[in-house]
Amino acid sequence: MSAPSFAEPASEHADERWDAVLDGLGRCLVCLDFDGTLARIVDDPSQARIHPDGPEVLAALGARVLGIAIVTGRPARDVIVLGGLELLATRLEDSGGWVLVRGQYGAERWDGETGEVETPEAAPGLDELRDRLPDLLDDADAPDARVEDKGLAVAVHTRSLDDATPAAGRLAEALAPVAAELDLALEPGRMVVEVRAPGMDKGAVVRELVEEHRPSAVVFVGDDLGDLPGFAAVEELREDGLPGLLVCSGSEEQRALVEHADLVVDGPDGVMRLLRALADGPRT
Ligand SMILES: O=P(O)(O)OC[C@H]1O[C@H](O[C@H]2O[C@H](CO)[C@@H](O)[C@H](O)[C@H]2O)[C@H](O)[C@@H](O)[C@@H]1O
Repeated sequence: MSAPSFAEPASEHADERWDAVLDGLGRCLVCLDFDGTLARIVDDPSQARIHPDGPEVLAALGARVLGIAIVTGRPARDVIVLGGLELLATRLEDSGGWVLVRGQYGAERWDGETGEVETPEAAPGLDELRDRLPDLLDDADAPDARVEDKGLAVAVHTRSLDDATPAAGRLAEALAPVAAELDLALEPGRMVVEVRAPGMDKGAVVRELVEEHRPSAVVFVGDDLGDLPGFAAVEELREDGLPGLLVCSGSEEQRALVEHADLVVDGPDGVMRLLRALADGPRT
């Protein structure tokens, strides 16, 4: 078989990696980013929703694979609501499938079985960052940037500003030294700069999940810089012999994942087609 024709191959190994995933589909771990991957990008983060096809596609896929992990920069609770994941978990009960969330770049955990979110303590430096934020936004000439306080992180969004891209650059410059001073990490993304606790990323999540669930293959789908550690983890696992498929949810805004991807699809619409193709794959 070969990878579906609507997905643009970005690696010479795309077809063989697609086949390897299909061969081991029943024990495949599927790791999915949320914004820009399962949900279309919108100006106001609170208005993002899972793609209209998402609930059906994830229910079909979840019944065919080992499990689905939503690995996101969002707080776990937000993604559970925006993604309709409690309902998905219930739908998967009969088929023996499961869905879990690792929120805030892996710091938070939720699984559909317990329904509980585990959240660690926030990094101590965040309170001081919050106090200094209005001045920092002024310094970056972005006083109207949208602030999303996620408890464990503060994200500053520029998408609705007239100079969204340069403003994000100015904000990154203004926030970087303060983050370093407060022992916090800077996490740049699509028209957003976040400040959060260091020490966890999507790559660590992938490695933990593989250690815990022992899949026979892993798929990672993402669209933004925060997904690069997840891609790198799959590349390392492949070197250790675990089949892996990397899919970029393509956009004009962020091309950094393309050079690491096996397949590039057309944003969340393309992701839905690809996940549907996996769910419809041959039954072995
Ligand atoms: O890891 P993800 O699931 O992709 O989350 C990353 C960040 O996504 C959100 O911001 C992005 O989506 C917004 C809604 O479409 C958009 O307005 C913004 O420009 C994007 O950067 C979210 O608001 C952040 O908290 C996530 O960390």
